[in-house]
Amino acid sequence: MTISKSDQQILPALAKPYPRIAVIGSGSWGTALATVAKRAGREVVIWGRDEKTTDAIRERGENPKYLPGVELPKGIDATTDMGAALKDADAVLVVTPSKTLRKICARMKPHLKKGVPVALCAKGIETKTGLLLGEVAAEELPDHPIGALSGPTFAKETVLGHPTAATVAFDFTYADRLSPKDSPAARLAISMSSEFFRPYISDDLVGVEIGGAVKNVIAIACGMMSGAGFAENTRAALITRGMDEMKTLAEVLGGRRETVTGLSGAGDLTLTCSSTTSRNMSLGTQLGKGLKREECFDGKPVVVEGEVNSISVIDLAQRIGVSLPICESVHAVLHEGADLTQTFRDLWSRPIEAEPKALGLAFDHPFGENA
Ligand SMILES: NC(=O)C1=CN([C@@H]2O[C@H](COP(=O)(O)OP(=O)(O)OC[C@H]3O[C@@H](n4cnc5c(N)ncnc54)[C@H](O)[C@@H]3O)[C@@H](O)[C@H]2O)C=CC1
Ligand SMILES: O=C(CO)COP(=O)(O)O
Repeated sequence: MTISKSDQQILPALAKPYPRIAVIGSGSWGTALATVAKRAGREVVIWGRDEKTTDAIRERGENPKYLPGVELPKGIDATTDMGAALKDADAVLVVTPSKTLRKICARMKPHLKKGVPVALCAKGIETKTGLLLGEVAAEELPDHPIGALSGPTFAKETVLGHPTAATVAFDFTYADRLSPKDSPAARLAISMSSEFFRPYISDDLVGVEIGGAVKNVIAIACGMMSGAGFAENTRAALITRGMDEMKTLAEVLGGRRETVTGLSGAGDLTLTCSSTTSRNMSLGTQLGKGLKREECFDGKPVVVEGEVNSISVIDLAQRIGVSLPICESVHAVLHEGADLTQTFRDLWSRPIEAEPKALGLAFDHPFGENA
């Protein structure tokens, strides 16, 4: 169906892109998102704490530390000066690891123009407080719309221009509902859109954030079982039941089922549980093969968000009284010294349940602890 000329005049005008995007964090994902924004036609500046890296990005269009051998678009500015990075920013992407968020927000605050939207691109939940990253940022930056950008997005593939999709979520204010095209979610989505990167707009920040945190833990579980010699049936079962755990947590916290089955949930779960390009899947695989934690990644420091996410996800689940058996199993192996093989054997012989839970059926497993 072609839209007639006259109809085109009544189509809502496109959301207005943010002219200048600041990216906080010059690691693999920060560099990838800066590339996405540059390719979409934005002015882009990256802040990083490592001068060698910011110099390389600005002067040579490369990030040899985090994305070696990958060419970046020319014209991405980069600095170690937070004030310079944020001075004229119209929108900010925060892409340092989840555990750094509170301090990074506090460091950003003095330099941010009031009302500038901040999208969190790390995946996790704050340990000790159990706050979602959006809640942490809202505490530290009360004068700014807070959102998230999350989905099935390996950094290197994104920079190489493989078509990639992700969700951009901000809570919608009443004004946003009256004029969605002026909402931060719509404006940031259009700001990042190109033939290579396809954002989807969401108003379900909770659902998006829970998806990003839980998928990391399930990916470690998938890696553990794959590393221990189990095959695709097992991985498919973990992905499916892991999505149920993601849905359980998201819905209790006010997130939506459609978000869990979208890019930031099922999409990212599928990607991260299917490839050792995922650091979470890779860690699980190495542990499943019998390596000690300190032997993994040849002892190099690597960001594996699922390790800390498994603590915060389980802590949160216990506070609100929900059971997440796969996440609990990962926590037991990573943080309680439990034997990997026995833990997953116990997982498999828990009481027989119904799918859907609503059937309310459960009875002892013939090989379970009560057998
Ligand atoms: N790498 C990927 O494919 C993707 C990563 N993410 C998420 O992005 C977040 C960042 O991870 P990556 O960029 O992958 O890690 P990375 O290890 O590639 O980069 C981390 C960056 O954060 C900086 N950093 C670490 N601690 C800091 C601190 N205390 N203060 C200031 N800067 C600090 C490092 O210097 C580095 O520039 C994680 O939450 C991850 O889950 C999300 C989607 C894709
Ligand atoms: O979140 C990611 C892809 O969407 C990156 O996964 P890892 O953190 O497991 O490497």
